[in-house]
Amino acid sequence: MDSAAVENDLVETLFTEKQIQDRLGELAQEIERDYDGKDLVIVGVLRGAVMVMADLARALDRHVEMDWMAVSSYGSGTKSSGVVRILKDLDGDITGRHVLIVDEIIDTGLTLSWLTSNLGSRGPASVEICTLLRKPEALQMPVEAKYVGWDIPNEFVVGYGLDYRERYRNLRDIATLAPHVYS
Ligand SMILES: O=P(O)(O)OC[C@H]1O[C@H](OP(=O)(O)OP(=O)(O)O)[C@H](O)[C@@H]1O
Ligand SMILES: Nc1nc2[nH]cnc2c(=O)[nH]1
Repeated sequence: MDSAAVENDLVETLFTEKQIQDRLGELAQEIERDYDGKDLVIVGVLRGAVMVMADLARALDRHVEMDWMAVSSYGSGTKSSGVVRILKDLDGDITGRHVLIVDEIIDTGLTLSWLTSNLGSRGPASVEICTLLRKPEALQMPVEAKYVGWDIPNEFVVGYGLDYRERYRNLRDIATLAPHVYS
């Protein structure tokens, strides 16, 4: 990646790699406490949640099963399409199990509101959400996230799994994207 070119596309770093790892460590401790003695499966929402799943799972000092779903709601732009489709379903059965959905961002809330009710209909012991970022001003659907890294302003962000047209996902920090990139 041409790092000078990437820097020109970014406005401001919101969270550094270190801040992200520290916050995930705190969330992992809360999760360990809350699920002490319970069977837990964490479900990552592909593709953006790959980084947060990998780092959160390794911050957890306990056994945890990792499963994945892929859903589509954004197409290739910066606006939700309003329709959620399953592109890849879970591999495992979650009946009677404690499920923690892990994602990197709640924006309109459409994806996780839909996913929570979809997984909730499969007879799990519980379904909760862990998200690294949340945009309270953008929320259009009711979504209760039990674990939230940070609330952020209603701006399009990239890095640490978050892409714009499949770029910037591999940035280590999270930053706001310059409007000239997508306007
Ligand atoms: O609250 P919402 O408005 O529904 O937005 C949140 C969703 O958007 C992102 O995924 P995206 O659709 O960009 O797919 P990706 O993870 O493959 O990049 C993110 O991972 C969430 O799942
Ligand atoms: N990259 C990126 N993807 C998103 N999906 C929903 N909100 C966002 C956002 O702010 N940035």
